[in-house]
Amino acid sequence: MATALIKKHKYASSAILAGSLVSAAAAITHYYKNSAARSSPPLHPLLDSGIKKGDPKFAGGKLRCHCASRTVEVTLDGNVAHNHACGCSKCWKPEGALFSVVAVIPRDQLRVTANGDKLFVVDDKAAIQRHACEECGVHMYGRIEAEHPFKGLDFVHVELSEEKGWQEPQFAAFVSSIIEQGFDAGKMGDVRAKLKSIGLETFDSLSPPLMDLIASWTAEKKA
Ligand SMILES: N[C@@H](CCC(=O)N[C@@H](CS)C(=O)NCC(=O)O)C(=O)O
Ligand SMILES: [Zn+2]
Ligand SMILES: [Zn+2]
Repeated sequence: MATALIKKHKYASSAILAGSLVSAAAAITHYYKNSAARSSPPLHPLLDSGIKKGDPKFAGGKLRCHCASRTVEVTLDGNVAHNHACGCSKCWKPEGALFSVVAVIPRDQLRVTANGDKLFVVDDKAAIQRHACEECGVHMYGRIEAEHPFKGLDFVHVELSEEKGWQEPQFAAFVSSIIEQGFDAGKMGDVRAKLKSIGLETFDSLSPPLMDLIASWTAEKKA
């Protein structure tokens, strides 16, 4: 069923299943071709020229996919939380970026407000069901349906919004995962140094408070 669904989509080849792998590969090629970029790896457009602080009073806005017509629109009725850079292979990244920038919002504050028929689930086996546009490949939101410490929170990319004021990225997660996508392990020093220079602590999992939250949930479940 899932495979049949995927086949009918223009963008859904094996490339979309590994959509972020494709953009990571583009980022890596750029990194090696451009000698000036060698000590300044292309992290993400929201990170590369320094982080702009969000507005704590910001009340939300709209996310739009990259399609020029029949654009998928998602409305968020509040600001996001735990915004962070993620180097994992599953989170959507814009072309040329090594990292995704991803945040959470309670699922009752997220509504698909236009062209939701273009959305499909990228990997129905993953904990986070990422709903992507079949035409442009952009991930509009990720939702957890299974029992999970983060169930009830949806995952979103605020760069898809024109509004300003979204919470700024707080830390960098799954940094070493970019190596799994082909990035040279020997250049990780440059990546970690650049993340630190813009004020992001780097982790190879989630941040300690989020890891503690996951572990507490697991301990409670065991008990
Ligand atoms: N090293 C792995 C890490 C994947 C991973 O565990 N990603 C985290 C951060 S987004 C996660 O919670 N994944 C759950 C999911 O993708 O459903 C990769 O890069 O693919
Ligand atoms: Zn689209
Ligand atoms: Zn991720």
